[in-house]
Amino acid sequence: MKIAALIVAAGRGTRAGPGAPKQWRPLAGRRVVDWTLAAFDRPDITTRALVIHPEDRAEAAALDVRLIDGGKTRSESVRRGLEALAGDRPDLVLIHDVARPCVPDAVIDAVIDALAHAPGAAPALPVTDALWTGATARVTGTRDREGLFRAQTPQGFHFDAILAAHRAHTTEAADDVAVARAFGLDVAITAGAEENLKITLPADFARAESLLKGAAAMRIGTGYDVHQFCEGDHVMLCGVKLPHERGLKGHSDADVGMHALTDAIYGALARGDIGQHFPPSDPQWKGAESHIFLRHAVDLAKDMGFTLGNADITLICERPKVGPHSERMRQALAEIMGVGMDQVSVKATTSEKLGFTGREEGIAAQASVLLVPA
Ligand SMILES: Nc1ccn([C@@H]2O[C@H](COP(=O)(O)OP(=O)(O)OP(=O)(O)O)[C@@H](O)[C@H]2O)c(=O)n1
Ligand SMILES: C[C@](O)(CO)[C@H](O)COP(=O)(O)O
Repeated sequence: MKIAALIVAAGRGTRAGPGAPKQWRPLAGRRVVDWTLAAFDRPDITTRALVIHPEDRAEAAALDVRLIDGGKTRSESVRRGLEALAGDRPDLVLIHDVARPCVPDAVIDAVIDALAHAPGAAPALPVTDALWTGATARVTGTRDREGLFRAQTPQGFHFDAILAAHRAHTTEAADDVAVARAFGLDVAITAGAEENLKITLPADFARAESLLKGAAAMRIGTGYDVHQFCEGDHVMLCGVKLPHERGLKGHSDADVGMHALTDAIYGALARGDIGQHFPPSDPQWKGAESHIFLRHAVDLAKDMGFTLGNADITLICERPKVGPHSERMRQALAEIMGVGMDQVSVKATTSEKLGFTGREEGIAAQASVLLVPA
């Protein structure tokens, strides 16, 4: 099965305000066009073709895709793109606006799947707001929203059918679904997505940027720590003091769970580990309470523009039993980090009496965290 992605990018983006046409403008560290082409860089898509304005050849020169000159209208650009693809005729073609750089994989998947049962398929969202007519900033009437959809792209078609439809269509059309329907083709509606917005007005750049950065800017980290048992009458675990017949040995209060969590945050930030920030050789940290370390990691995350998404800590020991205290531990950690308890999980496991934790020589802890843009 040969599937071509035909990205139309020959528009001038007049509504997007002054500057270069919107497809060549920067967005979250790349250009709009680069994000859009990347969305169609998938193993099931065999050809990616970009329809450009003849004046934009320099901007497009370094792109590793087929380039085709567009026309004066969107329809003309699409038709030129289809004619260019006809030489190496694909089975299906997905026609997409370059101005929709945040298109999710699931939207593309749904269109391809629907083409198994219909000659055309396109994503859309049902209209959920009330609809009015208006003139000179006054409401002049209302319209029934029932059965109305907001059209998106990619609009997918059996290649021969849409090529014939475009060849037969001589006037401008809102989109390829209009061209297909005018030719008598049946078009299935598939699930669209709010994030599949079209950059049209200047403010749309910021919306697209935050969507793209949101996904790209999440960071995960893992932490692992071990402390050996020693003489003592309690242990500190995740900020909670538990009476026990032994203590945990360490330069600080040896809160192994909090150390693993702190290291997971440093790890997510790629900012070393707890030993680098609080060297055991430094006497000022002798006996220190571990919330100082955790708070430092959380503040560093904040300085770097991140906040905790969630954290998951596992304590590995035969004893003391952690289960009855895990809620207090979640609460203590959430308070130190300034987040909700539902963002923090503390659980425990034994090692079935195997290894050093099984022999009760010490306690191990591991933690995973997700940091998200603040
Ligand atoms: N002659 C044209 C006109 C539009 N398009 C493409 O069709 C899509 C339609 O989106 P739209 O927001 O209308 O783009 P522009 O025409 O660039 O924007 P504007 O109407 O604001 O000038 C865009 O990917 C645009 O590049 C095209 O390939 N050829
Ligand atoms: C094809 C389209 O993206 C469907 O929503 C849209 O019709 C093209 O852009 P325009 O703003 O209508 O010109």
